[in-house]
Parts: sequence; C-alpha cells; structure tokens
Amino acid sequence: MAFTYLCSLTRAENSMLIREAKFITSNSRADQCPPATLPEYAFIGRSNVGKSSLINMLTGQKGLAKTSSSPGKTQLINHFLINNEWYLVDLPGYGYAKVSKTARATWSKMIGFYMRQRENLTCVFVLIDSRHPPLAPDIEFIDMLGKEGVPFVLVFTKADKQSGSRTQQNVVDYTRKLSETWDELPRYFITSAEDMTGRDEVLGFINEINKQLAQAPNNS
Ligand SMILES: Nc1nc2c(ncn2[C@@H]2O[C@H](COP(=O)(O)OP(=O)(O)OP(=O)(O)O)[C@@H](O)[C@H]2O)c(=O)[nH]1
Ligand SMILES: [Mg+2]
Repeated sequence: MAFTYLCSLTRAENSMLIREAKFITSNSRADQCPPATLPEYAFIGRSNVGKSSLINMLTGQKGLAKTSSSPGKTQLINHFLINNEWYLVDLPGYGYAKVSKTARATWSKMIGFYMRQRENLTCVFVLIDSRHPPLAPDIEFIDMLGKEGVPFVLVFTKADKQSGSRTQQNVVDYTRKLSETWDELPRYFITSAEDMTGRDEVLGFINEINKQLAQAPNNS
C-alpha cells in the first residue's frame, strides 16, 4: 500500500476548508449508511482515545459529535456531511477493558462490516493515545486493515497531555513495532483537540485526497 498523498495547502486555505458540517445519521449497519456517493473519512481507535473530540476540533463545532470522559460514549456509525462534499464518520471504540465484553463484540462486528463493505471509504484515521506505548488492540487493528487492504493513516492524540519529546518517543516506539510486520509505514499525524495541534495537517491531507479524487479520470 502506498501513502503518497501530499499536503500543500497554506494555513489560510485550510481554515476555509470547513464551511459547513452537519450530522446526517447514526446507525448500526454499513448497509444503512447514507448513499456511498461521496468520499468518506472514518475515525477509529480505542474507546476514549479522542475520536469524537477530534471531529469536533476539525469542524470547529464543539458539540457536533458527542464526547465523554467515560469510554463507550459513541456506540453507532455516525455520519457528518462536510460542505455537502464529503463525510466524516465517528465510530465506536475497540479494545477498552472498561467497556462490556458484549458491547465490544457487537461494535467489533459492526466496525468490521463497515470497514469491509463501505465502498466510498477513502481513508481510515486510526487514533492512538500518544501517551501510551504500543498496545496490542491497536497493532491488531492496524494489521487487520493492512490485510483487508483498507487505506489508513495514524493519528497520535492528546499531545497536549505530555511533552513533545515524550510524544515523539512514543511515535518512534509505535513505528518500530509496526516495522516488525510492515515494509512501508503509514503516514501519521500528531493532534490535540485541546489546543488544535494537527488541524491544518489533517484537513490539508483530506483536502489533497479530495482534489485528487475530483481530478481522477473516471470522476467526470
Ligand atoms: N487533554 C485532552 N483531552 C482530550 C483530547 N481529546 C479528547 N480528550 C478527552 O478525552 C475524553 C474522551 O474523548 P472522546 O472524544 O469522547 O473519545 P472517543 O474516542 O470518541 O471515545 P468513545 O466514543 O467512548 O469511543 C474526553 O474527556 C475528552 O475531553 C485531547 O486532545 N486533549
Ligand atoms: Mg466517541
């Protein structure tokens, strides 16, 4: 898999990127999602890693996706339509011990179907808490995406909670761990929903892919 997307936008251009963000649907099945006609970017990761908060930070709307300090807040597949042009998708978390076994099994099945069946899924953002060393549920999930051929990038969240050097060390540890099984490492971003670190980079990345898709020959 190649991760060759470029980010060439300036800060001013990026700040114009989200003119409108609105909630569309919540549902438990990939086949009940909105029509698969627009590029779609999904946020996944362990419960409480900051998926919903990152969506709010990117869109600049604090209450758009529901957040909580307790893991297990997001329980369905949530679609948000951006500028009437593309979707952001908030998903339930995986692998958190404080979430019941039954809920974890249900969500895991739902997420698996969604990842495999959603034909307009353009890129998955796998969120990882930047404070933690490599964790088995994250590595297993990343390996699953690789095996299924789902394009993804990594996002190291909550960078405001520790020093930059500590975050960098954990990024290095993760990439080392992934290089045990991956020839090519995925692109990664470092973010904070608190101080908006990484907003321009993530939005620039999405914008660049959307531009490439719009210019693709079969997209007239
Ligand atoms: N300091 C800090 N706190 C954050 C950040 N992102 C999220 N949080 C906090 O972490 C907690 C979980 O955030 P959510 O966005 O609800 O996490 P989630 O991954 O959507 O969680 P589930 O829906 O339960 O899977 C909340 O208390 C947030 O305020 C961040 O970048 N910095
Ligand atoms: Mg959530």
